Amino acid sequence: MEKLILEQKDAVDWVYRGEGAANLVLAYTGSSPAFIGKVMRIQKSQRNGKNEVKGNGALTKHEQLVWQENEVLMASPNNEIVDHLYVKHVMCPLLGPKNVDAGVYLRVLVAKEFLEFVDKNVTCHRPAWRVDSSQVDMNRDSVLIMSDHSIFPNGTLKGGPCITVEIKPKCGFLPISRFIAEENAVKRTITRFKMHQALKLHNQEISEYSEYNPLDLFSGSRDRICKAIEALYATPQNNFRVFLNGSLVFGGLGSGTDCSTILVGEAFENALKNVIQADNGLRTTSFIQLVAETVYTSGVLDQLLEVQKLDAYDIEGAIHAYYNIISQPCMVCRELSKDKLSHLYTPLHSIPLDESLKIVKGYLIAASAKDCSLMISFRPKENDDLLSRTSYSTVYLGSTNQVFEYKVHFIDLDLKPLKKMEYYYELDKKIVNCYSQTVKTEREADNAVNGRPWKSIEMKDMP
Ligand SMILES: O=P(O)(O)O[C@@H]1[C@@H](OP(=O)(O)O)[C@H](OP(=O)(O)O)[C@H](O)[C@H](OP(=O)(O)O)[C@H]1OP(=O)(O)O
Ligand SMILES: Nc1ncnc2c1ncn2[C@@H]1O[C@H](COP(=O)(O)OP(=O)(O)OP(=O)(O)O)[C@@H](O)[C@H]1O
Ligand SMILES: [Zn+2]
Repeated sequence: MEKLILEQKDAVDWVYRGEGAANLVLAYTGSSPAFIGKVMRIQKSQRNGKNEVKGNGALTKHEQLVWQENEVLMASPNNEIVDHLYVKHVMCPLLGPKNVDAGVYLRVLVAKEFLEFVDKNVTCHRPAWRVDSSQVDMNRDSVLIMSDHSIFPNGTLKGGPCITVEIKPKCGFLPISRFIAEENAVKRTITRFKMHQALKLHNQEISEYSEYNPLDLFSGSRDRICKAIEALYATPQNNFRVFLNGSLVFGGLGSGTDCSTILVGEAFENALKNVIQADNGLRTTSFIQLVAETVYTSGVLDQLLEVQKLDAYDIEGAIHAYYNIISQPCMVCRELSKDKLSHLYTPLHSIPLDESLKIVKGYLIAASAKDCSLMISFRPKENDDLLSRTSYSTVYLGSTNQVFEYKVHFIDLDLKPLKKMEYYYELDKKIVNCYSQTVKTEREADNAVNGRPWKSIEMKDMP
């Protein structure tokens, strides 16, 4: 690397690309060969002072127990390096190295002024509620540099357009764990995504329901995958974005209520003009087919689904193993009636520690796999290079008779903190309760209006 110190004057070369709850991502616009085609991922701190459960340090004592087999994680001095090594040594072997980029952890001396200027420069591009809740963490002296997965490496040299779709698929299966309590049986038939929509709507985190069904996306069926992409396009929330040559052209910048959907309808059709060779009005449909066909033929979600399924006990089972690990009385068992305890959960407190560690480790790995995103980039393969060799896979779009090169990368495979287990348990309860309440209210309203038993809403997500 040519330059390992970033100072105040360098801040202008880094522009806002996007952010999630934990990180701010900047794209490089300068001329240093070391950074061309790269993005910088900077951790944020919460403005209210609490850095939630993530903290700034390395692994806690109990996390060291969970991850003891992954020795490299033990010696990590801070959670940035832990995240990087976790992707490299835990997630990458599970998902396959081809589609995972752990990034290059660069211990660049980032001057505090660099971070302050970046923070100031990007403020006007960030969703207001993200600005209110978080800022660049000024205490960082190091950053993660990654390939920019919204473009092809050296893509601009060829001059051709590159279109990238970002999908946050969320959990792609219905849990079957026997530890799911009878009153939560709805979890076995309705997706977590759908139930969570009710809570998000209630909390005004989204403005409308999404019809997206993760089971369709993960189904392995062409038609159902296409249906899922259509639904994502109709209601992108934070699950769907499109970038043209690295710039966001469709989708919000960071949440479900964010209405910064940049190009809609005709404008999106226009953006696709140099990519999809179809008449005006038909490009969006072809684009959706292209994405669906690629998800289908690449099979990339099959592996992700397997990793998500490492959550075999569900939070209702894993939470007990968590209390075994932290050697604390189980708060969940304390709340439950004696009757249920003896049947289901008491045995979980008698299993060997190794077994508890395995359960919780599986749960946390699955949590990363349920929260990651997928970036798929396409560029048309022109007639004169149709026969040329390429390191990229290709996909054929029948509706326009075009061949596209594509590449697929998972991003945001960060390690979830062990301490989040209690939060996961509480959130799970809230989601189920809110969904059940919503269904009940809708049913009553329907009965009142139509004077007949409610039955119009699809009750099952299962095919
Ligand atoms: O709990 P979920 O399913 O809502 O997922 C959270 C995401 O919410 P989503 O429902 O995708 O909008 C949430 O995304 P947003 O902030 O809503 O964009 C984060 O990805 C969060 O992870 P972390 O706290 O940054 O490690 C995610 O938390 P984890 O559950 O992955 O720890
Ligand atoms: N390597 C990359 N190349 C291109 N764009 C990226 C890359 N990494 C992240 N981004 C963009 O930045 C956004 C935020 O990144 P990321 O998802 O890693 O943040 P996060 O705070 O960890 O998210 P979450 O809230 O899901 O935990 C992504 O949604 C994506 O649009
Ligand atoms: Zn218990």
